[in-house]
Amino acid sequence: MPHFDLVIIGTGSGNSIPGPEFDDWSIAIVEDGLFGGTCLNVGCIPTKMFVHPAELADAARHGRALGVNAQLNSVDWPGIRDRIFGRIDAIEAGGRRYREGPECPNTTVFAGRGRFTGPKALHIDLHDGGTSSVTADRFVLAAGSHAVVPDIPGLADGTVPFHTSDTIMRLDRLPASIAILGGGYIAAEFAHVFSSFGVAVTQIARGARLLKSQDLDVSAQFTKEAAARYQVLLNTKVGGVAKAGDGVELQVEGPDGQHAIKAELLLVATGRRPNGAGLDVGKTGVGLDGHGRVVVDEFQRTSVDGIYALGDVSSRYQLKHVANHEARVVRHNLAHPDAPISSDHRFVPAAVFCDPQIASVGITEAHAVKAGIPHAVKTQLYGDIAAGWAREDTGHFLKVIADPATGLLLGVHAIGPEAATVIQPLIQAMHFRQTAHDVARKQYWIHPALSELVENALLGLPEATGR
Ligand SMILES: Cc1cc2nc3c(=O)[nH]c(=O)nc-3n(C[C@H](O)[C@H](O)[C@H](O)COP(=O)(O)OP(=O)(O)OC[C@H]3O[C@@H](n4cnc5c(N)ncnc54)[C@H](O)[C@@H]3O)c2cc1C
Ligand SMILES: NC(=O)c1ccc[n+]([C@@H]2O[C@H](COP(=O)([O-])OP(=O)(O)OC[C@H]3O[C@@H](n4cnc5c(N)ncnc54)[C@H](O)[C@@H]3O)[C@@H](O)[C@H]2O)c1
Repeated sequence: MPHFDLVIIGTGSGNSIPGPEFDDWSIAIVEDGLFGGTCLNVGCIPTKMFVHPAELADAARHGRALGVNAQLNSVDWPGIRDRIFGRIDAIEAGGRRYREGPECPNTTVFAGRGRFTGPKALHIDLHDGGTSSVTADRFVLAAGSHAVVPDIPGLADGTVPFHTSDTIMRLDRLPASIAILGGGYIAAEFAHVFSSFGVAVTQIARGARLLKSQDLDVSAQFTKEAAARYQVLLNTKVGGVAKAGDGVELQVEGPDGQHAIKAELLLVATGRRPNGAGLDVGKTGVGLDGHGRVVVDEFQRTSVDGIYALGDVSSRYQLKHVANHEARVVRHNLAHPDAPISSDHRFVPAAVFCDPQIASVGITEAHAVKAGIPHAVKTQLYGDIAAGWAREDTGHFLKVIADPATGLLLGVHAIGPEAATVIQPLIQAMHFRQTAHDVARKQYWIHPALSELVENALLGLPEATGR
C-alpha cells in the first residue's frame, strides 16, 4: 500500500495547497470529479460567465427609462455555452495535466472516489475501474459539498428528470420555460440568467421572501423586483413532481391553495450538503457536526493529528473566497504545525450576482435588534447620490450599521448596481478597524462615482460617542 507524506482529497481550493515548501514531500491528490472543483467547473466562474451576457441581454429593460429604445432579438445559447465551457474545460484539462506532469514530480494524482477505511487509510475507487488504497501521515479534506435534492415524490425516487446547478449550464438549448425550486443564491442567479434570456421563469420558495438570510429590507426589495420580472410563488410547498409530456408538472400548495405548475425544465436549488459523510471520515476518527460538516478548530485542524479540512466540507460559509482563505491557513499550518495560524471568519462578505446585485458583510439590522446590540443605522439611497440619480435609480440602497460608541461598522448591506464592488472599502474598514467617519472623511471619493454611495452612507451615521 503506497504511503504518502500528504494526501489531499478534492482539487477545488485543495489544489492550491501543494507549493515549493512541500517539494520534498510525497503528495497524493484524489479527485472524483472535474479538476479544479466546483467554483471553476460548475459554480462561481461559469455562473458569472452567464450573468454577464444576461446583463447585456437585459440592458434594454433599463434603457427604456433613459430614452434608449433597444430590443433583444435573440440569444445564441449554444454560442454562449460553448464560449464559456470552451474556456473552462481547457483550464480543467490544463490543471490536471500540470499536476500529473513533470512539473510536479512529487505528486501522484488518483482519479477516483476516496473513502476512509481506517485511521489515515483511504480506499479509492478509480475511474478506470480499478481500486487503490493509500495511507499518509497527513490528510487535507477539501471534498466540498453537493446539491441537496429534497425528499419530494418524483424527485427523490428519480422518476422525473430534473437539473441541479451541476447540469443546468450545459443544456443543449434554451427551454421555453423553467421552474426553479428554492429561494436562495443559486435559484436567484439562475432565475436572473434565464429570465434575461427570455425564458418564462417560475420560482417556487417555501418562505415568505426570497434570499431570506439577507437583511430584511434587502430581501424585501429583491423579492419585489424579482416578482415584477418573473413568476414568484412564495409560501409555497411542492407536494410532488411528475412527468408531463416533454416537461414536468409540479403539484404545489400555497396561499391560493393547491394547483399545478407546468414547465419544460425543473431546476432544484435547495442547498448544498458537505461531502464528509461520503468520505466516511468517521473511520479515521474525524467527527461531523449536525449539518454534516467536518468539525475543525480555528487552525482548520480536525480532532485527528495531521488531518486538516477546509472549504465547503467543513465551513459554515459555502463561499470560494472562504475556501481559498482556509486553504492558505492549512498550507501554512502543514508547513508550520508548531506555529499555526488561525482562520479569520470575523467579517465574511458575500454577493448575489443578480439584477439587482446584492452584497453584504457583518450582522443584519434584525440581528442587532434581536441580540440587543447597540447600533446606529443609515440607509443611503443610490438615487440620492449623483451616479445613482443619473441612472434614475429607484429603490436601491446601501445600509450601514455601526457601533454608536466606537463608530466601527457592524454590518453592511447593499442592493443595487455593482453592490459587490461598492462595499469593498467597508469590508476593509471592518478588518482594519477604521471608524465610519474616518473612512468617509480621511480620503477622497471620486466624483461622481458609485462609490460616493459609501461616503454618503458613512456620513449619515452619528459621530462616535466614545466609551
Ligand atoms: C452554482 C454555484 C455558484 C456559486 N457561486 C459562487 C460565487 O459566486 N461566489 C462564491 O464565493 N462562491 C460561490 N459558490 C460556492 C463555491 O463554489 C464553493 O464554496 C467552493 O467552490 C468550495 O470549494 P471547495 O474547495 O471547498 O470544494 P470544491 O470546489 O467543491 O472541491 C471539492 C472537490 O472534491 C471532490 N470530491 C468530493 N468527494 C470526493 C471523494 N470522496 N473523493 C475524491 N474527490 C472528492 C469533488 O469532485 C470536488 O472537485 C457557488 C457554488 C455553486 C454550486
Ligand atoms: N454568489 C454566490 O456567492 C453564490 C452563488 C451560488 C451559490 N453560492 C453558495 O452555494 C450555496 C448553496 O446555494 P443554494 O442556493 O442551493 O442554497 P441556499 O442555502 O442559498 O438556498 C437554499 C434554498 O432552498 C430552500 N429549501 C431548502 N430545502 C428545501 C425543501 N426541502 N423544499 C423547498 N425549498 C427548500 C431554502 O429555503 C432556501 O431558500 C449557498 O449557500 C452559497 O453559499 C454562492
